[in-house]
Amino acid sequence: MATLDLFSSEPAAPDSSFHERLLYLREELHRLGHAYYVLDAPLVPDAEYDRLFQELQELEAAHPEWVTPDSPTQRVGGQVLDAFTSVRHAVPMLSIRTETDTESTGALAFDTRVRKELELSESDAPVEYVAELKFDGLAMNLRYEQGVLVQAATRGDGEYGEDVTQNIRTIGQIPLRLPAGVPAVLEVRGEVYMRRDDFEALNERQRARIAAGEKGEKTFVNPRNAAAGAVRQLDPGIAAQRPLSFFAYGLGEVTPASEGGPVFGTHYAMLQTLKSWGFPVAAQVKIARGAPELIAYHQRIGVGRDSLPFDIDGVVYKVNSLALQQRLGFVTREPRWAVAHKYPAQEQLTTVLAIDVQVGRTGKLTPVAKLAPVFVGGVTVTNATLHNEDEARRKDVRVGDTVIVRRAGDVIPEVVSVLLEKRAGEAPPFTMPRICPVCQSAAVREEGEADYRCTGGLFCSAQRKQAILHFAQRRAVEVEGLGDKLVEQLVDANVIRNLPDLYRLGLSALASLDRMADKSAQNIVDALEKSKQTTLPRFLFGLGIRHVGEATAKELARHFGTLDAIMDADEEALLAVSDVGPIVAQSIRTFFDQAHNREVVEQLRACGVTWPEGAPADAGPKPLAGKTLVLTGTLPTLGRDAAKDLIEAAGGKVSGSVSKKTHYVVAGAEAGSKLDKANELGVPVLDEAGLLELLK
Ligand SMILES: NC(=O)c1ccc[n+]([C@@H]2O[C@H](COP(=O)([O-])OP(=O)(O)OC[C@H]3O[C@@H](n4cnc5c(N)ncnc54)[C@H](O)[C@@H]3O)[C@@H](O)[C@H]2O)c1
Ligand SMILES: [Zn+2]
Repeated sequence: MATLDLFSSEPAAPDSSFHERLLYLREELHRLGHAYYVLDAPLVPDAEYDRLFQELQELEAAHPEWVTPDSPTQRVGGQVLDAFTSVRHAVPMLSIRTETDTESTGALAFDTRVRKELELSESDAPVEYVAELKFDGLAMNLRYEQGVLVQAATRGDGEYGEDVTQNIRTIGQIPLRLPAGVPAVLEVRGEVYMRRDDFEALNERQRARIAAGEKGEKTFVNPRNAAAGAVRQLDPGIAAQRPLSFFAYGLGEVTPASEGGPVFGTHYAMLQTLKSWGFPVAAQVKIARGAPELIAYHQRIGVGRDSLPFDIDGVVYKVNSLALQQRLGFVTREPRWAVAHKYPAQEQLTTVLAIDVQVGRTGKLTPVAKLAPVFVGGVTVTNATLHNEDEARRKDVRVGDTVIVRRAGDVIPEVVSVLLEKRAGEAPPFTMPRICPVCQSAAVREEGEADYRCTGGLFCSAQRKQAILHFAQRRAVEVEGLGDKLVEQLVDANVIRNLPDLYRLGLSALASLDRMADKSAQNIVDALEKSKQTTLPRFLFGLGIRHVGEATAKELARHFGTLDAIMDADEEALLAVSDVGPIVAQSIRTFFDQAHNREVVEQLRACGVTWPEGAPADAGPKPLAGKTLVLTGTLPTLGRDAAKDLIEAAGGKVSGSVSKKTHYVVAGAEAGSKLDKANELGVPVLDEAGLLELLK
């Protein structure tokens, strides 16, 4: 096969080469589709794939005589892996037509097509649609017979999917048994996906495994890919460790009304019913009338996209009336009554201009790729993290490389992978410097750690800057207006050498800085004054003790009541705090064992930083310390809240879903799927008496 350059726009081809281009595109889309759908290992970002796909669609539209049934434009991507049993879908699982433009025309074009198909005139009322999120995961068909989950299958090629029931059973959000009264046969369709926080945590664990030398481990390029890999995992034990979630959005085969099945008038009513049967349905589902309301929905969801806990790549519009859906019907691979309206891609290609090493608050050295500016996830990105030496080496990112950059949500942009076939230069592999690039102190990587750290401590101006910014941030003591530019100036000019110096800043010192107006200087002085009245959790978090995040700081404050009690607690006493394990306890101890840290605390207090101190939380026995319990069903005497309070007072945690990490499930009358799950995973099940016994 000719090695054509995919990513440069070539000059317009002469007529005769259109067909050649078309053949090439088909071949290439086939290759990329195989990597994506079959191997769960995409070779290029979706945006690149979509671009080629669209080019092929356009060529085929201009030359309908060239369209063949095996063209990627005519088929649903995907194929059944030999390792799985193949399942024939009773109702085919289709794709959805995509509108990629970010303007309003996507919704308008769809509405116009629908109205035309339905032969509506301008005087007719607007068409009623349902607008939904387009989750970036993989489609799943869940088959229930007599209310029991009997099979879960992937979309595959739309006609045949893969039987992945074992793996799907490990997803807590998918009911294994439905309430009485559901149709005898019920296929629910929806998306299996991985939340962003679950994805980050999974990759964090994978990185630690790789750093610890475990063979065959890898990180995942994005949540969709991680979810697909988990679902199509041959070992259900491993699948169970990959936290997946689910949203329902449709139906497959259902007992027909003539045999006692349900009658739904609208898609919306159907979704509400699925919800009442225990399926997760996204809260963002909305009825929208006509194109203007679709456009408004697209814009509104687009604005909030980053703050969703999971990835979406667009929204989906569906005609609400099921009778109208029937009338509209299907074209080859997609229904006419639905369309996907996409958002700017969260992965793009760009080139690496340089690799810098940045120094963080705790001295951590992070390699950062400097990129040719690229518009990704709705912003222009010029830096992307490479995490650490092992990651940078494993991905083998080099200056001059073409790379896939990902930016999703508030997560810092990262380099996902290198397109090796595009490497031209002779740049050497990246190596981590053995000295801190800022203060020239030795940088060391401790046994079992993934990161190099600068040993310069507060002599290192990079660490000083980060420590001050951390202390001053909104979630810590909050010094409004003290941003990174100003801190940089103050530290570089040696006006501030430690945290207490902040509170010794005079108006004149501030006003003498470059580009600082008197008014702004006064604002900073006021903000510093205001920040002195704080709370113990904020202060504790602001100190920047390794492993002490906001939640841990809150727990410590609640447990001990005063800072002095925390500073004097030994490791054993610290371990009694829920959320505090040996590593955290040791880190807190080490921090307060250093005289200079205590000195900083004393000086901050002397400067007037204060907070209300409380009494320590009840220090009674904690029989459930470190244990996670799940409550289900109705207990004979204890209410749900009362049971929860008792468990928490005994040091235990109450969780909403059963997993391998659950220590006990407390089950009362009418316990549902959580009880099944406990039995399946072998989690001990208690009744109320058993719980009370544990609490003694
Ligand atoms: N990177 C690559 O190399 C590569 C290769 C092949 C395909 N792809 C990507 O795969 C996608 C195209 O594949 P496709 O045909 O599966 O289409 P699609 O994934 O864009 O759309 C159809 C799918 O949307 C999902 N979906 C999410 N929310 C939904 C909702 N609310 N209602 C209904 N369905 C919903 C379903 O899983 C359904 O199967 C594109 O995004 C393309 O970029 C990428
Ligand atoms: Zn340093």
